[in-house]
Amino acid sequence: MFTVKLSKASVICAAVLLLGLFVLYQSSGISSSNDLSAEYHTIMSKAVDASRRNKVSGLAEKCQRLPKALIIGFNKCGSSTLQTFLTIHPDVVGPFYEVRFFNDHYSKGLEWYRRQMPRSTSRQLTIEKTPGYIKSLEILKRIYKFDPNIKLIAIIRNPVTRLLSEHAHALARNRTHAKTFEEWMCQGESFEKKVIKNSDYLSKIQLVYSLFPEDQLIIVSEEDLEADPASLIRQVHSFLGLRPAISDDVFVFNETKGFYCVNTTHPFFSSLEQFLNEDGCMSERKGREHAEIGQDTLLKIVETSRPYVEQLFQTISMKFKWNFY
Ligand SMILES: Nc1ncnc2c1ncn2[C@@H]1O[C@H](COP(=O)(O)OS(=O)(=O)O)[C@@H](OP(=O)(O)O)[C@H]1O
Repeated sequence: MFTVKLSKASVICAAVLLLGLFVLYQSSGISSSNDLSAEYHTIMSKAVDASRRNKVSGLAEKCQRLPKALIIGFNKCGSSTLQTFLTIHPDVVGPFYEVRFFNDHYSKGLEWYRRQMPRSTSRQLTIEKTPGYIKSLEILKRIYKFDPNIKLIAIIRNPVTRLLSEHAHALARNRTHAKTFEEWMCQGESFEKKVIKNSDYLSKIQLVYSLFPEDQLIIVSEEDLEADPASLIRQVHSFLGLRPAISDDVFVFNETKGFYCVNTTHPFFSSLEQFLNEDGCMSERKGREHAEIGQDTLLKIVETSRPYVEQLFQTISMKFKWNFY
């Protein structure tokens, strides 16, 4: 009895199904099962073609990806300009602000970090910059845990100009009431301490070397970025394993600003337009006027910082074009 009941149910189901197929057949205008299968094959082959095309050109769907390179230091050394100029390359993207994940927002988790990143294709590289990352071993250990193969970039600067830049920054932010640079140098901490804090790049670089292989860190200078951005950016792109893409005409020297800016007539400019001023230059907060500095103060800074600078050049086997050293 049971089998009879079941077969009745099957017959009803089959009839409903057939009716449905008939309605579909009528409304679709498909005249035969051969046509149906032909259409199916056309759709499928289009999808396969599209996916092949995406693979070949790297244009897979854009999504937010975690960084594969970090600018980890140093403050007031041109890190913002470096980050901005690096992203001129069509294969590089990055947020234009300091995300501060590994120092300030670590507890928010990796998913939060990923969501701070711009969308990119699978062939693009995401770079994030937070100059405070190099400041402690604890922060660097978090980076190592995140990705022991991550590429690291540090930009350093002549300690004298770095101090002048710090001072200009403090004035602009109303963080000091000191009347002169000399007065500011003795504010909050001793003159010596301030000089050492701004010239001892080596102790921080050694923190990096204690975790990562030396060839995973590139050290460049603000002076080279300022004097010839195209060459420096090409050097960093090559370190990152990117194809050469930056010709000299991407940058033009802006007499009013006194710095190289992005050439607004260059096709690459459009991708950066919203992050630069109309003239292709960095914001007014970058490239501030520096205070006059007395001869005695200058000598004192240079003498206090010299051992740190010499030790640095010796250890990294590089010498940057720094006045007074
Ligand atoms: N092309 C170009 N345009 C503008 N500014 C340039 C450029 N190249 C290097 N610089 C120097 O960058 C200095 C600011 O450094 P940072 O961006 O690292 O500062 S910050 O720590 O993020 O506040 C900033 O320091 P100040 O001159 O003291 O403002 C600039 O000298």
